[in-house]
Amino acid sequence: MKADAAISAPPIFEVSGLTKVYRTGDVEVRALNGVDLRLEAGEMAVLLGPSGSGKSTLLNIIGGLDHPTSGSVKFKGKELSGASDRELTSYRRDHVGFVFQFYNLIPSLTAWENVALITEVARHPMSASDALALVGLESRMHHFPAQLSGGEQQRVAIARAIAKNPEVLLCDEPTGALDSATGIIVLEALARVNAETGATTAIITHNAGIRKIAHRVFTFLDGRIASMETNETPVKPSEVQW
Ligand SMILES: Nc1ncnc2c1ncn2[C@@H]1O[C@H](COP(=O)(O)OP(=O)(O)OP(=O)(O)O)[C@@H](O)[C@H]1O
Repeated sequence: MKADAAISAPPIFEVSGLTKVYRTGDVEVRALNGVDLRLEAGEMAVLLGPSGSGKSTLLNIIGGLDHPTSGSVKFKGKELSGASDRELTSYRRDHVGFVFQFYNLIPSLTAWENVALITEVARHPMSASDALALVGLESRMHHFPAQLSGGEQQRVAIARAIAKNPEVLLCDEPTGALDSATGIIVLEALARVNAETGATTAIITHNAGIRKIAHRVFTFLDGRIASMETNETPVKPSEVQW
């Protein structure tokens, strides 16, 4: 080995041969059927594919919300697939931020309080104010969810997800409940978070137009990744149309 050989860091996620079979009574659904995937530190990935093709199942497994049936998931070189529920809970708490289609904010708490709930239990949080500023909501911090638009509520949910400084931000249809103009503002918030915090970001979407904002796009079909494309120069969300 050469003395100056670079020691490359492991990818954030290395997934190989991943399967997930759901059994309900006699019915078996093969949601993932041999997925291989690497996600590198700091990248933004978009996951596309028809309904039922396995996108959410994969996100839930790499986010530690579910166990695979077989195969391997490594987070920064450490195997997750055999982890106990307790280990997965601390993995999620320390490393993963989630954003879902519905915001799930606590209605009786302000935007700032919704985010501060998380910063109080996180190991290395940013302040709730900094997290809200990162998504452009510094002037809305003391509003309650009912006083905020859908897009603003989703940005609070993003601030809540990133306030613990996660290495990974997993977003399942974050613009699914929003009109396109509001969706673009939410994507701008995600792109800014990705650029400024370096959190590896994966976004599931049904809007193929969104693919252009990603560094890489993975297209799912029947529980597998059917294709992967790379964008040398991802575009700004404001230039996307859907
Ligand atoms: N808890 C579950 N129990 C049984 N089957 C499930 C469960 N969760 C998902 N499935 C099935 O697994 C398959 C993959 O579902 P998944 O939600 O991962 O797809 P998806 O690509 O995210 O779809 P969508 O775009 O509609 O959200 C589907 O056939 C679905 O019905």
